[in-house]
Amino acid sequence: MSKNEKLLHEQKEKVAELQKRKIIEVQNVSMRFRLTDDKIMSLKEFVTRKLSGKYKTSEFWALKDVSFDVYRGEVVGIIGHNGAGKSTILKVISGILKPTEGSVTCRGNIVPMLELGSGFDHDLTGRENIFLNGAILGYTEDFLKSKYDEIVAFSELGEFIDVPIRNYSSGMLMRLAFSIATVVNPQILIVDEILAVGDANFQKKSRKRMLELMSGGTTVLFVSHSLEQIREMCDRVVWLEHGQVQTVGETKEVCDAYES
Ligand SMILES: Nc1ncnc2c1ncn2[C@@H]1O[C@H](COP(=O)(O)OP(=O)(O)OP(=O)(O)O)[C@@H](O)[C@H]1O
Repeated sequence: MSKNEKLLHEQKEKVAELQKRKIIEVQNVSMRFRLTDDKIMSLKEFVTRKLSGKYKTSEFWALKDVSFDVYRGEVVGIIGHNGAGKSTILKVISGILKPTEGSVTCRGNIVPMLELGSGFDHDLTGRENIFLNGAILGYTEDFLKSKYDEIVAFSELGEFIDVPIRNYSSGMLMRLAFSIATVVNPQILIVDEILAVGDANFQKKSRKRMLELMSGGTTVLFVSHSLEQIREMCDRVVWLEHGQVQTVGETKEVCDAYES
């Protein structure tokens, strides 16, 4: 084999290796939202306006042609200014939003921690919600029973666990939701500003739990406004601006460019 052939062979092996490690593939994703100019008061008014051509919508592209890959075991941060499309791309990857164009391929089970507690029923107690929310996340009843004490201990809710959650503060709700969501080591964890949950003590604890998940091989994709956090925790960074990818690269390189 000549030197060139050897190099080519090595390159091909590297590409094949990377392909094998690819766990999330975001391909040319665009997301369009339709915005209405008027506040519609009733269905009758809506139908009347629609028929008379007075019902106007404008469109807004929150994401435009976004592509990037995430590899198994990586921690990837998403940064960008307000309205850049960070939360929208996480929702598209989690399957909460269907992209207008493009596709997302995920090779692993995803636990999205986006709208924490969205599966809660406020008339039920914390205990009942552990089983309800856990089932929504795909955990079996037996599994939840075996993890129940751990979830309650981590949430620090104590005897409040048997009180209907409508009496909880938002911090208490978040603590419960975070404890349920992180009770297993998911293959892919998708997190939107989670580390801002609860008081300083709980933030420290949740950061530790996240670090444990990361070191346990979980692939993590997370949005944060704190560059300090991104620098500390991420292997690579995707920088979004006005719905488009500005840069994807090594954490230091991208964060330095963003800050300058
Ligand atoms: N359901 C929706 N309908 C209409 N517009 C939306 C919707 N969701 C998001 N947008 C718009 O899409 C753009 C991107 O929103 P997104 O929440 O993804 O930004 P972000 O980068 O997470 O911002 P922030 O840092 O402020 O949280 C914003 O201009 C937002 O107003």
